Amino acid sequence: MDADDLRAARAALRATTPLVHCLTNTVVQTITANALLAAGAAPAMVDAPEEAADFAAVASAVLVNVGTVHARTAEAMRRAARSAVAAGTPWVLDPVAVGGLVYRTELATELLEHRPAVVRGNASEVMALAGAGGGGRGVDSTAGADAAAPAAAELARRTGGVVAVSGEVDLVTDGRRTVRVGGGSALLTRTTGAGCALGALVAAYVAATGNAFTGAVAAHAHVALAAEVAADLADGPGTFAPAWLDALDALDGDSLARADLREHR
Ligand SMILES: Nc1ncnc2c1ncn2[C@@H]1O[C@H](COP(=O)(O)OP(=O)(O)O)[C@@H](O)[C@H]1O
Ligand SMILES: Cc1ncsc1CCOP(=O)(O)O
Repeated sequence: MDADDLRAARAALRATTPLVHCLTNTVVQTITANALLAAGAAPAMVDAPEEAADFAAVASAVLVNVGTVHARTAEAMRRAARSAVAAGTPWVLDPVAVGGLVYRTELATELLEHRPAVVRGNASEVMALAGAGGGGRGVDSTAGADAAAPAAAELARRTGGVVAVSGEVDLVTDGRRTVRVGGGSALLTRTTGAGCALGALVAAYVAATGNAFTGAVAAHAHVALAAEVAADLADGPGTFAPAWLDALDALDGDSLARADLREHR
């Protein structure tokens, strides 16, 4: 994974405008749709059980985020994941607050059977989903990404996919190799939906590149670099969010190629 892969990923996203089917939480619908549009993808929020399977079959990628899940959306998520797998559509699982709440923990564990291309969460969520403890505080992590490195690698080997852990330094692993993505801004953690929008961008990049590992790394790099630009312009969280959307839009392949990546095999 190098600068040329990042350049190619940015070009692929712009060239293909992947349609991302989002089943996500009620807090982050707008920032998720706006982040996808800013980056050059196309969002569609379709979470009725009656429609989820049909749409997952025609989308470029599917995002399942359990942040405000309830019985009806849980059924839509099951149908979307099943349909995505049948259609060969990559899908991403964001296990928001898994570990702290039994219902969503059981649902996310069940959804793993459909082998998501990428699981994307914070350290507490990934550790909990892997069965290695965790114990986040609500939707936030109580640990850095490196604390989840063994759990993430084990989970990736179990699903046959990629696991991405966010934090001050992000970590992306397929169970054999690991890339760490540095940079970014702590203002991302004071903007609701930054992590959830990151999950949607992972879905977009996986569809655009056709590669779960490359796509996950590119999405994390894009979010981090855009956050650095936005943090330089912002006065605080309120002005950071729109500046971050502007920077997601403006960031080109050469800028993405300057991401702080460290690879370990
Ligand atoms: N201390 C930090 N410094 C810089 N970036 C951070 C920091 N903590 C998290 N991030 C970034 O914020 C985004 C959301 O991560 P995080 O807050 O861990 O996700 P979640 O919202 O799922 O808990 C990621 O892009 C991550 O790299
Ligand atoms: C606040 C909140 N509550 C349930 S979902 C959600 C959004 C969490 O979004 P993020 O973790 O991306 O900030």
